[in-house]
Amino acid sequence: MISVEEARQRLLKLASLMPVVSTPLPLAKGRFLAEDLIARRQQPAAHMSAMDGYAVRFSDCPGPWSVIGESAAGHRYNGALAAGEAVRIFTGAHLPENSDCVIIQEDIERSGDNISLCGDAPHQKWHHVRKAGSDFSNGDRLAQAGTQVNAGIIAAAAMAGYGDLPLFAGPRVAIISSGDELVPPGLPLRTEQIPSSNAVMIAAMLSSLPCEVQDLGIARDNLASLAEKLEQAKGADIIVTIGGASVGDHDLVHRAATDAGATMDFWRIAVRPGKPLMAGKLGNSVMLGLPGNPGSAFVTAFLFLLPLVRHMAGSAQPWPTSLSAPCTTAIAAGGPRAEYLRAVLQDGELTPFHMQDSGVTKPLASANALIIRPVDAPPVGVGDIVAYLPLDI
Ligand SMILES: Nc1nc2c(c(=O)[nH]1)N[C@H]1C(S)=C(S)[C@@H](COP(=O)(O)OP(=O)(O)OC[C@H]3O[C@@H](n4cnc5c(N)ncnc54)[C@H](O)[C@@H]3O)O[C@H]1N2
Ligand code: MOO
Repeated sequence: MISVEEARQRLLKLASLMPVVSTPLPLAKGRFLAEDLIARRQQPAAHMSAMDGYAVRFSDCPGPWSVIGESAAGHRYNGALAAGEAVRIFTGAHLPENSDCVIIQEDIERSGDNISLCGDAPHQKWHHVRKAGSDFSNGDRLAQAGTQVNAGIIAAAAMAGYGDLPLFAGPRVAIISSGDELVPPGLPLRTEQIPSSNAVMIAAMLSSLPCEVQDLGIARDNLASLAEKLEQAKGADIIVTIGGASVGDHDLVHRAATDAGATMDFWRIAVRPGKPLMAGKLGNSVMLGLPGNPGSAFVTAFLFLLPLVRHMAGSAQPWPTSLSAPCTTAIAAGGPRAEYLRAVLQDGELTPFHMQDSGVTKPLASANALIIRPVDAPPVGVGDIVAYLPLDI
C-alpha cells in the first residue's frame, strides 16, 4: 500500500494537460486560464466623472460659473474649460479638458446657464473623478494562469479588452460501473440487486468542473463485458471504473484493464475508505479504478478524480485545501491508513457521523465535510481542533 501523498504524485504524473482553446467569454466560466490575464487597455481610458453634476476647475472654486456645454457617457464634450466655465456632466462621462473636479448637482443652484454653489465646496482636486488608469493600466495582470474563471474574471477580461480567453479544454471522462447486482436508478429491483448510485453521484461531483462526462452504463462481472465497456471508453481522456477493484473472485477490473493493454501504476493505498483504488494508463487515457462501496467511491472521487480533472484542465491548485475547526465528539487514535471521516460542519463545529462504514449512503446526503485523520493520528478529545476538507460539491 502506498500513501495518499504518493498516490497523488503518481496519479498526476500519468496525466497531461489538455490543449488550449480560444474560448468566447460567455462559455468561459469554470474553465482554467492558460495564460495570465493581462489588460490590453487602461480603465478608465480617460478621466471620468463618478457623479452627475458639473465639471469645473478646482482653482475656480467656489464659483460662480457659466455652463458652456454637456458631457454624457458615450458623448464627450469636445472642448476645454476656460476660467469660470463649467460643463454639465453625467456619471461615466469624460471630463472636459482642463477640468479637474466634479460638483454634484445637489450642491449647485442653476439659473439659465449660470450656476453657483449652494452646498459644500470640493476639498481637493479630482473630487468625484475616476482618474484615467485608476482601475487598471494597460499591461496590468488581472488574474494568474491556472485560475478558474469566475464571473468576476469574466467581467475583468471584458473590461480589459478581451472577447475570448485562452483556456484549457476540459477532459472527456468516461464512467463505467461494474457489478451483476447493479440496476440503473429508478428501475424495479429484486432483493439481490441494488441501484447503481455511484455513476450519477460521480457525474454530479464533476458537474461544476470543466469536463465532459460520458456514462457508459454497467459492465457485468465478467471479462468480456468489462472489455466491451473499456473498448467503448477508448478516446476518453480519463476512464473511471467503479467497483470490482478489490480481491474477490468477481473483482475483475484490474485484470480486464491489463488484458485491454493498460499499464497499471498503483493498486491499493493506505486510506480508509478507498483502499482498493487503482490507477494506470490505457492508451492515452488515464485510468482510475474506484472502489464500489458508495462511501469509498465518494471519498476517492473527491480526493483523486476531481483533482485529476482539475489538473488536466489546467488548474494551478488541483488539490482541495484543508481548513480546521473544533470537533464536538471524541475520535479514537488512527491506524496505518489515513482516514477521511464523513462529517457535518455546523455553526463552526464538526461532528463526524457515528456510522463510517463505507457501504452506507445515508450520511452522504448530509455530509458537508471530511475530517482528515492522518496515519497514526493521535486521539481527538471533545473540542479539539481537527483538519477537514469542505465538501463543496
Ligand atoms: N477480502 C477482502 N475483501 C475486501 C477488501 C479486502 O482488502 N480484502 N477490501 C474491501 C474494501 S476496503 C472495499 S472498499 C471493497 C471494494 O470492493 P470493490 O471495488 O471490488 O467493489 P465491489 O465489490 O464491486 O462492490 C462493493 C460494494 O459496493 C456496491 N457497489 C458497487 N458498484 C456500485 C455502484 N455503481 N453504485 C452503488 N453501489 C455499488 C456493491 O454492490 C457492493 O455492495 O471491497 C472490500 N472487500
Ligand atoms: O477502503 Mo474500503 O473503501 O474501506 O470500504
